[in-house]
Amino acid sequence: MATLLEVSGVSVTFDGFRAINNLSIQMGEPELRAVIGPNGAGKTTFMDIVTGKTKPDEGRVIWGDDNISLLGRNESQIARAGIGRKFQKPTVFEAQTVRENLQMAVKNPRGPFDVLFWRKSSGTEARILELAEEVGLLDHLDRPSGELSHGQKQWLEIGMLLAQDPRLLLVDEPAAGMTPQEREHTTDLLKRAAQTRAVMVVEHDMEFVRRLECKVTVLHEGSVLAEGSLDHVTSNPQVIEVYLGR
Ligand SMILES: Nc1ncnc2c1ncn2[C@@H]1O[C@H](COP(=O)(O)OP(=O)(O)OP(=O)(O)O)[C@@H](O)[C@H]1O
Repeated sequence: MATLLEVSGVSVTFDGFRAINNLSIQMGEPELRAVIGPNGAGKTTFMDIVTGKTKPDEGRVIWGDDNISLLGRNESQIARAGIGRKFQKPTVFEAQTVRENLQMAVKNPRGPFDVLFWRKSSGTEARILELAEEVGLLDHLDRPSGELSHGQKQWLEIGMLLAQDPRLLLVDEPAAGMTPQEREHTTDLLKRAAQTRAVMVVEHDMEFVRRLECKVTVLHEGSVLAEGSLDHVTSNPQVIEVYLGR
């Protein structure tokens, strides 16, 4: 497994408060990783750093085969480099059908410049069907997205991100608000997506994390507190004290 993302020695201070403190995390490709930790541990800020929304005060963020630094790049350049982000709330176009939403995502790969060079091709419909199948919405292609359940909207948005073929997909609390069946489908979907790319999932639901069957990174006060299998990190006394025991 080659290293795709290397965050090392990164710190961020907001108004004198050190939200990220000498944080180092590596992601391989392909890899599925869960990130857990108490409220305020720095999970969102970490994703903000990787996607270019927040610039760290110090440290390095190195990406891809050519070891480029992401620090000098803006959010859209980073998205074009192959980093997709799924926020907690689904943001699909509710008045458009599932097919139309996927169509827009397929036609709009990664950034504004790619659109200029996009050509309509018979490959588009095939790709839409492939994506709909991948996220389990093949039977819902012609429904307005606003009619979908919360879980289905989340899957549609994941499908729209997959349409852009990211090398790293960051997913923020996918299980929130989902039924048990939707959660199960979501774990399958993320595990499948992570067979060919890096997928990092921030999640509080430990049962969901267990089903992901992947390496887990525990953040606390802006640093890595523990890392390894879920059984390994959940038996760590410090993890129990700051997170699980609450
Ligand atoms: N823009 C900001 N200005 C000031 N403080 C901030 C800012 N963004 C985050 N923080 C602080 O940095 C710390 C880390 O926040 P962050 O949102 O990254 O944690 P988190 O692990 O994602 O928490 P949660 O699980 O609640 O989403 C918190 O104490 C938060 O209040």
